[in-house]
Amino acid sequence: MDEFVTTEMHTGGEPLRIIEKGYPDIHGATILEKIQTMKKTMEDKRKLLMFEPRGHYDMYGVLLVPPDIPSADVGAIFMHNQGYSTMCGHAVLALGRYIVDKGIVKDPTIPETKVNIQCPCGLVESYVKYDGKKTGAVRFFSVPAFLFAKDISVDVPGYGKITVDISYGGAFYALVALSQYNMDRSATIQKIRDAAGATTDTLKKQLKLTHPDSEDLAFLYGTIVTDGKDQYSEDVSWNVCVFAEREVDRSPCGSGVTARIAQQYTRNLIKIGQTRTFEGPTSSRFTAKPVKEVTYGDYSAVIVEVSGNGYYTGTSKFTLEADDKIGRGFLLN
Ligand SMILES: O=C(O)[C@H]1NCC[C@@H]1O
Repeated sequence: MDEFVTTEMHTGGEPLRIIEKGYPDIHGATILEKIQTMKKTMEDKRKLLMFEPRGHYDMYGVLLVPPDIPSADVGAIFMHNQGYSTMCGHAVLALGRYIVDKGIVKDPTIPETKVNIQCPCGLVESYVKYDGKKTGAVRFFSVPAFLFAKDISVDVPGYGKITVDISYGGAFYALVALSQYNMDRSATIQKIRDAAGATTDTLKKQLKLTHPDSEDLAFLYGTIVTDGKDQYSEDVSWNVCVFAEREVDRSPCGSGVTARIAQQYTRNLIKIGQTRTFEGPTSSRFTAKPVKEVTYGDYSAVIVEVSGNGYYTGTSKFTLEADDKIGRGFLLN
């Protein structure tokens, strides 16, 4: 196995391992085809970098690949404890800085530099604060986000009947108020992880999702447990996103707050231009606002602008010895 070199960042506490060396060129004409190639032939590399002893249960990573949309500066393939995701807002908030700092975008402009990142769900336009020396906060415009279904009743084993909305913010999420599980903010992360995970598992068995562009984008990525404060106000709204194989997002979740704004906009709870602040389990915050109504397939959708900060935490070089069986990646949960 090759040597792997990474730059490590986090956004609101959520890790982002940016893989710079160790993967070959990925076969596929589109990002979604490249993901299929990785699923078939490169799972060992994902496990090596995401799982223990080099990662952990809640690890998150990204591989930059050549984009297939001409206006994109880079393509991004996101990975986690279960596989590959269609969108990652926290990664875009960190990657914006990384792409400018690495000189991948030539001639950066002050006070903001535009970076176009092709995500599996589509092109995400981001703007990186730049003062000529240092990069800072990043904002991005989501792909069209829409409320897929509302008030779905589901009987979750161990939790009873609850009502959920399904919303798309580059990935599909079930949105559930914490009170539906008879919990309040004193609930432990483990309890929230279990309840949200059981909800995702149950819904996956019962619900057929469709996406206007591709079947590869039509799957339930996770459940976001919220404080139920969906009506616009200047108050902070709290949520925890549990995605993939019950992985807990430390940040407020960029695609998740996009999905929440799409839900709120479609339910007439927020207007174009109104900004909300969302807080994740580490108390880190993103802001998000609906900026433009658009039509997307059969959906009335909205473009959402999300803002936040990513930070560098270091660089890593990883190796694997030929006779190391355990070191290929494992998870203890
Ligand atoms: O911010 C986000 O959108 C991502 N964070 C982890 C789960 C999502 O992909």
